[in-house]
Amino acid sequence: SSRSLRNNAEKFEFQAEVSRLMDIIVNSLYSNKDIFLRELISNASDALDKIRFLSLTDKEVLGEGDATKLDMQIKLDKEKKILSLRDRGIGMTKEDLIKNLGTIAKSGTSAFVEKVQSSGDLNLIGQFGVGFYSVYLVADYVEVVSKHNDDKQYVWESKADGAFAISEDTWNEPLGRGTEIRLHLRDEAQEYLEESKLKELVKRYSEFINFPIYIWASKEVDVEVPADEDDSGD
Ligand SMILES: CCNC(=O)[C@H]1O[C@@H](n2cnc3c(N)nc(I)nc32)[C@H](O)[C@@H]1O
Repeated sequence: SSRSLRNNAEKFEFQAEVSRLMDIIVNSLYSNKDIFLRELISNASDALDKIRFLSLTDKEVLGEGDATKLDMQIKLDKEKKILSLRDRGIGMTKEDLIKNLGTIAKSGTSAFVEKVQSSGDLNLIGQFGVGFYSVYLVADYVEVVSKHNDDKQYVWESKADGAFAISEDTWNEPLGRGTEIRLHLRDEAQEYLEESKLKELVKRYSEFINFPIYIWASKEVDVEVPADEDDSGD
């Protein structure tokens, strides 16, 4: 998308290793782009596991009302061409967003990057803890909105061009707790706004997931206009 990062946001450079991996992903000819959803569902499931584990010893962490429902929601916004996956997991603080989405901790990752450089096979990306970046197979601009019990709600954003930005979130609806990944889909990835495609992918990738996954589709934009009745009738 042509948009630039929010101008009053705090800007950061990706760790060099991360930038390199993102360049490989953005330019990769890897054809199985569906894997981005598997990686997002997996990360959301881990986040839900974390808050559920904490709630076993302290019910308070679950909050009340909707925040107590440990689930995932996929929203298909055909108008804005945004696919979003929201979880009510433990959520990320501002520092979590900077560290977790801007750097790679695992050492094995450079080995993975070497391998992908030659093989082009991204399928194992999740096993190196960097599955999140596969979102750039289908999106050119990604926002991660997150709310952790210990912090305010923040937005992380990036176009995979070496930089990312963090802003305090004063415009999105409050999440209560958890994370929403908002994918601004590339023109060639519009199939991921179709319910039938998403239902098929969720079925394929949720086999071992212990949380419900709901799919919401926004109203159709191009409302079918009934063809003019021919005026042969009287
Ligand atoms: C980009 C590589 N880093 C990650 O994917 C990390 O970001 C964090 N992450 C990604 N999606 C997340 C998510 N939905 N919830 C939470 I809490 N943390 C998430 C986790 O720490 C992952 O290990």
